[in-house]
Amino acid sequence: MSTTDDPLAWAREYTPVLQSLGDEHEDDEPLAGYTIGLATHMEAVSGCLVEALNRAGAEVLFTASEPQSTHGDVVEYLDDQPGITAYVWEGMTDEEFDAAQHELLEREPDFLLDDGCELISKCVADHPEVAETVLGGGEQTTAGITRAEAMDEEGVLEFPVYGVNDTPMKHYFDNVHGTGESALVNVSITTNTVITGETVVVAGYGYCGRGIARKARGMGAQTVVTEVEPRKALEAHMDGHRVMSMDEAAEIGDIFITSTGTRDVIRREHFEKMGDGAQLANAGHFDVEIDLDGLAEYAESVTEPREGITRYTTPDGRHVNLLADGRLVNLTGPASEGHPAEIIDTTHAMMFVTAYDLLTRDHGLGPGLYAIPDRLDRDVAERKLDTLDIDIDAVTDAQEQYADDWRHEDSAF
Ligand SMILES: NC(=O)c1ccc[n+]([C@@H]2O[C@H](COP(=O)([O-])OP(=O)(O)OC[C@H]3O[C@@H](n4cnc5c(N)ncnc54)[C@H](O)[C@@H]3O)[C@@H](O)[C@H]2O)c1
Repeated sequence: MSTTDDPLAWAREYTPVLQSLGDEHEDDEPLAGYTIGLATHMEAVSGCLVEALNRAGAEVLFTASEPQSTHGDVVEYLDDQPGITAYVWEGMTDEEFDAAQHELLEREPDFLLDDGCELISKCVADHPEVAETVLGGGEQTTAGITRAEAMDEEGVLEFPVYGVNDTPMKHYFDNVHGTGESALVNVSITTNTVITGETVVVAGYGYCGRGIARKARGMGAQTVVTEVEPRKALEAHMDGHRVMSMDEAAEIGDIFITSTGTRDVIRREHFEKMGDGAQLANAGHFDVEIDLDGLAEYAESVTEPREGITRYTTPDGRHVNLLADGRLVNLTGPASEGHPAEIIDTTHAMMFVTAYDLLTRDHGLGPGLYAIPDRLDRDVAERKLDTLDIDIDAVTDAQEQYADDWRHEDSAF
């Protein structure tokens, strides 16, 4: 089959960890008999996760976690495979996106692999009879973990959910490097303008913001960070970024990128202070970080000077350029494909091992949000190192003894 007939061909080459899991489990099919409902950004690398779960025997029902990030060729290809059904298509509206997720849940999946807690929250809120039979779930993003935590605190989660986002193998790589690189690359491609020499304002210095700010500086930008958490603000300062309020940053920024997980981080009082040509982009999960209604109300006119850019002309004649409608810029811009394949490889490998562990091992876990056992995270890290042909040292017996010997009797002191 040529690459053009198979939209997953290139991604398969760059997802060695997922491929190793598929290879290892395709003969014994440990997930046979289970139906897995998956919500994620549907592009070629996510297609490799669908394929790996299916190779391990699962029936896979997949949908989107954001209506605008779907690649139609990938969906059509997967939907044609036995044991795989798509509940998503390219160009779906927000209403169709919601309806498709409900339709998937009506198929009564045994397990939910989620992004943004879309399926888990809808299942619990609107399909209580299905929630009673779901055996478990996994959540891959920060925003979804926040929702799952709120559900757990309210006592409404009906099944155990692993917090995939909170593992080192997810957030140290996906959030920091994946979002960092792909957000900046997509700002640059969408606008066809430089990052170097520009003042890039990053709102939020969590895992994603840290990656964006670090990489923007690497590309030659002046970097400014805004925060609400004093320790994160101090960390950004010590990492060499300028830290200030959004009020101050609005006056000096050229490119603004939000990655906070909350709403209205950039709002009217900030639009009023921005220079002509300011570029606004969001890398956080939901399209609420830039106050879009406030921007539309403030503007005198709105045009589309280039695909993926909405230009708001202010009453005093300045242009404020919004990228990708304020949705995830690395996933919904005109040329976006999300994170680089090698990065999503390990994130999706964590999703695979989540389903594998909760479905094939009896942990006796009740409903709730759980940390993923460290051995699973370590296993994915070891697989990744293997694929990179990197050897590391092993702890020696003497070192193990030394760590256990709290009296340090062998100490020279
Ligand atoms: N674009 C992507 O592909 C991608 C990938 C992973 C995560 N995400 C999303 O990015 C967002 C951030 O994820 P993260 O892992 O960095 O989370 P995080 O919790 O590590 O960081 C968020 C940071 O934002 C700060 N913050 C909160 N409100 C703020 C405000 N009003 N102004 C400035 N800073 C504020 C918090 O103090 C925190 O330090 C989430 O919505 C997450 O789901 C996107």
